Amino acid sequence: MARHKSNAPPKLTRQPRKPQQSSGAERSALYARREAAKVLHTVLRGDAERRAVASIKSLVFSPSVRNKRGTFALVCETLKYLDVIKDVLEIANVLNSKWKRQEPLVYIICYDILFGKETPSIGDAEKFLMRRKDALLSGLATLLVRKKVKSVEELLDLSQLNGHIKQRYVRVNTLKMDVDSAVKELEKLYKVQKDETVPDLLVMPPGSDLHAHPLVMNGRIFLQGKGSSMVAAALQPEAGWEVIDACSAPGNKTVHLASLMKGQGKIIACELNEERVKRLEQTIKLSGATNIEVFHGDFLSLNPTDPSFAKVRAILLDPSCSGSGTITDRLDHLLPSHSADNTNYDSIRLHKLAVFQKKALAHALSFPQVERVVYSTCSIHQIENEDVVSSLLPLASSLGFKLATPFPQWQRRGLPVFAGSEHLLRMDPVEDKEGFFIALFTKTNNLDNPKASELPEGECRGRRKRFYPFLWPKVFFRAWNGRLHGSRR
Ligand SMILES: C[S@@+](CC[C@H](N)C(=O)[O-])C[C@H]1O[C@@H](n2cnc3c(N)ncnc32)[C@H](O)[C@@H]1O
Repeated sequence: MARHKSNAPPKLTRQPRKPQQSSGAERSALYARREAAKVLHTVLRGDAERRAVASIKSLVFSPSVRNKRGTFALVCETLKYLDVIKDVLEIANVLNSKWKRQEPLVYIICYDILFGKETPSIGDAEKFLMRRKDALLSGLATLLVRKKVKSVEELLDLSQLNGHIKQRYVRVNTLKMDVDSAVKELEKLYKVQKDETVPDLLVMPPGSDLHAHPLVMNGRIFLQGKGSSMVAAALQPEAGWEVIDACSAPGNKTVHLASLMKGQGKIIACELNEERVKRLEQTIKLSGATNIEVFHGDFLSLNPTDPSFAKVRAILLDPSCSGSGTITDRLDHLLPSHSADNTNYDSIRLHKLAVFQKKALAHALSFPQVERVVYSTCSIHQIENEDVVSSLLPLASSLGFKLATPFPQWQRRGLPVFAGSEHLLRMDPVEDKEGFFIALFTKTNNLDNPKASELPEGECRGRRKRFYPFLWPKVFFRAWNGRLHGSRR
């Protein structure tokens, strides 16, 4: 049967609204919109200025946000519809200069009015926009006609978002619970498998939501991705060792180290950013680890020859990086700049990050008694990964380090850009659903660690220089540092 075609804008019907909710529910919805607007303001501003800001998740899960679940959903949904909301506001032309200055809040409320389940009824901005609801709905209808689509869903490329669904991972905090007991407990809710690479990691089906699970709340398990969980495991610290976690907040890998070290020995967790030190301390408290000392300061300011570091045998270096391997986790693909051409911005930022990463790795290698250094990023960029490692090979070699092969059974290795890159470990954002990079340096010069000598040798072997603890670090590091920056300091 032929359908009657009309050129009139499609009539938009909304589900009948629920009768007025209790004032308590209204108020909490109002707060949720304000909290969501704050988060949205931060991420949109960072995105517009091409500046690295905390991810949506970490902003929402900061202690100041009360309704975390509601705020997270509201921010994500608003971002998903953001282009549509902006177009509707432009067509409807309802904003005066006062509300134009509060765009993130306006976007959130417009999301609720146009696509949400509740009708906002209290709050000045809400009342302003509700009085213009018809103009907004008619703007949406006009947009559908202009874009030649029948529904809002057609406007959104939802298939792109759905493609990112991936398995969930939880790491068992063996300081508080054994792996089998965790499996038994979690199996009450979901199908659980033990990860084949990391012994204390469990794999859960996509969509498993354990944020509020008692095991998470009391630190028996940590919601930690596979790449992140492979780093401390690659370092293989032994119980009783002294270890530095150079760039440690929020502390997931720090407490993983503690768990692998059975709570024995000492971990120095170094963190530059004051706010993030608080997150680190919360993570440590939650884990129950008692062998972690927090150092609030610059890792580069630690003097490797200071006697207090004389027993440090391993360093975990997970420095700030572009995070390009986790954009779907961070939900950065929802941000306006994701599709924009930001090549120039990326290359400047990546270069700056790489400069720090090289400095930090050179510094880590310069601690006299250290025999294992793991370097990791959640980046997919060669400049932050293979290039950092290859630029440090001469220094590493001169100090007696070689590249070892973390998780030899893992298929995806480093990009073949230098001889020895097969020792590096990569995770692929498509195949493994996250981009990650791990390099492991080992040496066997000093203490009694038979394990390290068994590791396959990398290509950075060189003539071992003699080691003069009181002379070389400053002199050598300064010279190296100068080369790194093409300047003398
Ligand atoms: C990628 S994050 C580390 C994540 C952490 N390893 C974890 O798994 O939870 C990098 C951290 O290094 C910190 N950082 C950056 N520069 C630093 C420096 N010079 N010294 C110490 N920490 C630094 C950042 O503030 C940030 O918290």
